[in-house]
Amino acid sequence: MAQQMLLLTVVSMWLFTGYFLAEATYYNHHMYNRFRAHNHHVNMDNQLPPEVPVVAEPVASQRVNFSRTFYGIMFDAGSSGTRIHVYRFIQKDPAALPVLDHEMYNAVKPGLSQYVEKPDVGGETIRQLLKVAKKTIPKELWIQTPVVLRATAGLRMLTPEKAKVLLDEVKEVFDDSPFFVPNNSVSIMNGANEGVLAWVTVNFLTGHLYAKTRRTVGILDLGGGSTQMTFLPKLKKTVLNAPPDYIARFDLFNATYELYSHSYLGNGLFAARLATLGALGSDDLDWKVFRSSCLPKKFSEEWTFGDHTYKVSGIADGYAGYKLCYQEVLRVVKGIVHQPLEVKGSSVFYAFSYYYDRAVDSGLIDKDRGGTVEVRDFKKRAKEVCNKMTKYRPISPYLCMDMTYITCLLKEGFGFKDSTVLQLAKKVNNVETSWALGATFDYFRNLNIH
Ligand SMILES: Nc1nc2c(ncn2[C@@H]2O[C@H](COP(=O)(O)OP(=O)(O)O)[C@@H](O)[C@H]2O)c(=O)[nH]1
Repeated sequence: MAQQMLLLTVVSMWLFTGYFLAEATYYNHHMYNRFRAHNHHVNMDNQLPPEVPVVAEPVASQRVNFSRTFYGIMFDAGSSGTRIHVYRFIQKDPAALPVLDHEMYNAVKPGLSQYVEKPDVGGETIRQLLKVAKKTIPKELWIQTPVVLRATAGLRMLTPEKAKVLLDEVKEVFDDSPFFVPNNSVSIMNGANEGVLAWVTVNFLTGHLYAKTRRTVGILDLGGGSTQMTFLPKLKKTVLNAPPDYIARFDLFNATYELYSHSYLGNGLFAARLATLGALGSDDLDWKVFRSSCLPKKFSEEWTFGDHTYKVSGIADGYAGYKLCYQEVLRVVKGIVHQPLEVKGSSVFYAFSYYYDRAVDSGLIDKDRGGTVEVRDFKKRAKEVCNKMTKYRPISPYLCMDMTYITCLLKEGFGFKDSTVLQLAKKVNNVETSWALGATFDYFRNLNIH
C-alpha cells in the first residue's frame, strides 16, 4: 500500500511537471524556447495543459546547488463562496521539471455574486484572502507569483453588466496587490471547462492520467448554481449520441482525449432549491412566500441567494415527506438533464462539493475521511431525513430537500443505477478536489510570454 502511494505520488509529480515547464519558462527564456520547440498544441475549445515536453539531460555543472520554489494563486469565485488556492512548486535543477509540493486553501462565504449592491465589500473579501496568500508566500516571490480568479455559476447567472462591476472590482484589488497580475487574470469560466478542469485535477491526483490503460475516473461536481458531469467515454456510441457541445477534445501526453462534459446552469443545489420552490426568476419577492413539502411544516425564513432574498416556508397545514418532496424536485431535473447510456455501466465517479457536504451532514460519511457510497445510500438517507424532519432540523431545515434533490439528480437526471459507486472525496493526496488545480495548469500553459 505504502509502495503504491509512493508510486502514485511519483507518477503524479512526473505528470505534473509536464504542465509546469511553461511556468518555469516565465522566468527563463532558454527554458521557454525549449518549451515552445517541444509542445504542439491544438487550439481547441477546452484548453488544457500541454503534452510532456522532451527535456534534455542537464550537464552536471547545472545541477549544482539549484533549487527553486515558486507559487501560483488561483481564486475560485463560486456562487456560494470564494476560495483561494495557493500552490507551491519546487524545481530541483534547471532542467528538472517542477513538482507540486503543497497547497494552501482558504474560503469565505458568501460568494461574490451576493455583493452586487456593494461591490467594494465584495472586493474586500478578496483582499482578506490575499492576506492569507501574503502570509504563505515569501515576500521576495510576491512580484513573480501570478494571481488569477475564475468565476463560476454565481456570476454566470448575473447580467453581464452586474458581473462586470464585480470583476472590475476584483481586478482593482489584484492591481493594488504586490502579486503579478497577468492579462485575463479575472474572468468567468465556461461551464464545460469547469467540468473538464475538475476531471483533469482528479485524474491527475489519482494517477490516472499516466496509466497506459487509459482507465480514468469520472467526476460529479455539485455547486450552488450549477452542476457538472465529466467522464471519458469508453464507447464511441456515447460520443456519437451526445449533444455536440457536450464533447470536449484535447491532447494530453501524446494522447487525444474526448471527454463527455456538461454543466447545467440552474441545477446547482441552491438554484435547485429555488426552482423546487417555484421561486427561480419570480417577481414580487417582497410579498410572495414560497412553500414546499420538502421543508419542516413550521419552518419559515428569508433566504438569500445571488442578488435576491426570498421568503420561504414549509406547508403548515399540509403534508411533508420524501414522496411529495421527490415529486417536487423531479420537476427541476426531468427532461433537462441528458442521460449518457454509459453511466449505467460500471464506471467509477468521484463526487465532491455539495455531494460531499450533504453526505457529511446526513451522516453518510466522515467529515475528514470521506468514503465510498452507492447511489442507493443517498436515497435511503434522503427518505430517513425527510420522514424525520424534526430530528434533522437542527443540522439544516433544507437537508430533506437537498438529499432528495441529490438522489433525484443522480437517478432520474443522470440515470445512474442504485448500485453505482461514488467516491466522495474532499482531498486527494492532500490537495482539494476542485477545478482550481486544473485551471492553474491551464493558466500556466496559456501564459503569453514574449
Ligand atoms: N473543500 C472544498 N470545497 C470546495 C472547493 N471548491 C468548491 N467547494 C465546494 O463546492 C460547493 C459549492 O460550489 P460553488 O463554487 O459555490 O458553486 P458554483 O458556483 O455553482 O460552481 C461548496 O460545497 C464548496 O464548499 C474546494 O476547493 N475545496
